Amino acid sequence: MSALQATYQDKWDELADIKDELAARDWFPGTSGNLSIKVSENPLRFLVTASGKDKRKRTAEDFLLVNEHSQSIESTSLKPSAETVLHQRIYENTNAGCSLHVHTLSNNVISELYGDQGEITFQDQELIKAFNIWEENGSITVPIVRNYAELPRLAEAVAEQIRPGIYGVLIRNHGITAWGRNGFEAKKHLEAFEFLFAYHLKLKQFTV
Ligand SMILES: CSC[C@@H](O)[C@@H](O)C(=O)COP(=O)(O)O
Ligand SMILES: [Zn+2]
Repeated sequence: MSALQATYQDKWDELADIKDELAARDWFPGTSGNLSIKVSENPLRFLVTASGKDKRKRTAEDFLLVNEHSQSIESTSLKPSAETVLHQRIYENTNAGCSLHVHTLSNNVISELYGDQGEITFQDQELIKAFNIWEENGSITVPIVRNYAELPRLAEAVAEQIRPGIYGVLIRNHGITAWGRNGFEAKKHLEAFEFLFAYHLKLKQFTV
């Protein structure tokens, strides 16, 4: 292990554990999804998943360290996730310490059903307390952006939606990127969003 690697081993292990838990939920179909965790703030350094891997597998080549331009800063043949720039923009625009991107059936269907509206809001749901919302009439909104093929443009579209009270952005027919101050909170937010999406779709089956 290099001296540099020793400085981020704890973060590596934390992200690897989160990856295993999301994999157990089957949230990485077809090698989709990417995860990152912040290692330092100034200058920005974060670990991000290597591109194109089967994220269900736990290996020594799962993550690499990138800089504030989403470029690898270690000598490696691994490529950072194609969507690293989205993680970069989230770290630039929020107090996030961890950012998680997954493609699920529920988040894709919700993004298509409400894509023209540009957002979906949930209210009267106990689980919005996962976002630290405790008022009786509190609500949580998830913006929905177009799935721009050009990744810097997509990252810009996501960044444009970031404001206080936003903890995740849906990309239409693609997936969700959710974040939190640390790995625990990012996973809590992602799980809560996915529960709300699945609940909404289930309820729709029983109502006209
Ligand atoms: C294999 S489809 C998914 C990709 O196009 C992409 O959206 C994705 O989430 C994973 O890309 P990756 O480069 O492995 O991080
Ligand atoms: Zn994706």
